[in-house]
Amino acid sequence: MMESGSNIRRAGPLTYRGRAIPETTTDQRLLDRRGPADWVHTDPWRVLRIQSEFVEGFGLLSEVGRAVSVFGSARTKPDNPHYKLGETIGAKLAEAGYTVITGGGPGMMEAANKGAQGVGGTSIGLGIELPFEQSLNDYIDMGVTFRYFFVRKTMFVKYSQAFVVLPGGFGTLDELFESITLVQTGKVTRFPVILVGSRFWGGLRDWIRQTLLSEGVISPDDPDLMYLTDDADEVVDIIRKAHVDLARREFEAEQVHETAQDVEAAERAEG
Ligand SMILES: CC(C)=CCNc1ncnc2c1ncn2[C@@H]1O[C@H](COP(=O)(O)O)[C@@H](O)[C@H]1O
Repeated sequence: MMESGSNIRRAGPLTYRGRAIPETTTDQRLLDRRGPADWVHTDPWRVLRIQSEFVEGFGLLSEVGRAVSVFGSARTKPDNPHYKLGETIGAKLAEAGYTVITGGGPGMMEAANKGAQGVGGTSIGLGIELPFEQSLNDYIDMGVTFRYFFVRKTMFVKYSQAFVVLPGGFGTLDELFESITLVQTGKVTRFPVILVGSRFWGGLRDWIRQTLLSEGVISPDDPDLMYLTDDADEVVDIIRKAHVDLARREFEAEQVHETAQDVEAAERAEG
């Protein structure tokens, strides 16, 4: 079980206790910095530390197989029906052979990790150093705690093939819109983004259609970049289907490529 309590702070691999706990977090020190930017020149080690976070993350995750990232509120309590739904989705994803990756915190993250671990699946937590005490939840088989949000976000995108977004607040919205932007701009081509909870997300979806679309700030196809469901089985079905479609497209693209190569070779042989 992970250590916890208000008297401890973990910062990446470092642990601070009692009076040694710094007043600010590493992300705050980077993002809140005002005044001269001389640290850029005097603290080049900070760049190395960022690099080392990538190395740690790649090291932990590179051998993970098919995976799905599950996002959602850190504040949801176990007696909330959303928590149970998160647990069920974690379990069904694991049963379908997907590793479940979450932000490693409490609430909906814990629910998905718990569900996955409960059926013998692989449960991963990518934690983040926060100003208040924070430790990975108890249902994680493998975890890493990041100092920098942006490094951590890269890991979610690089090592999962679908995003499931359960009800949540600003952090969840940030993750949702980052993933949608990556899909919209073609930076990632391989994964579906699935919102779970039509009562919770319905208003957002309507606003996207009624305001964003009618104002012309998104394309007509963009609202369809997100799926919306209340059903755990449907979540798994959408992901499976998307991956089958993708595999088919990749296979067809390879066939076209091979055919083109054969034609070129035949033309060369004919002189
Ligand atoms: C008790 C409490 C608030 C702890 C916060 N502890 C957290 N631990 C790990 N990831 C987090 C945490 N808070 C926010 N996140 C990230 O932001 C999302 C949740 O933010 P929110 O609660 O919806 O806005 C999660 O998917 C997660 O990736």
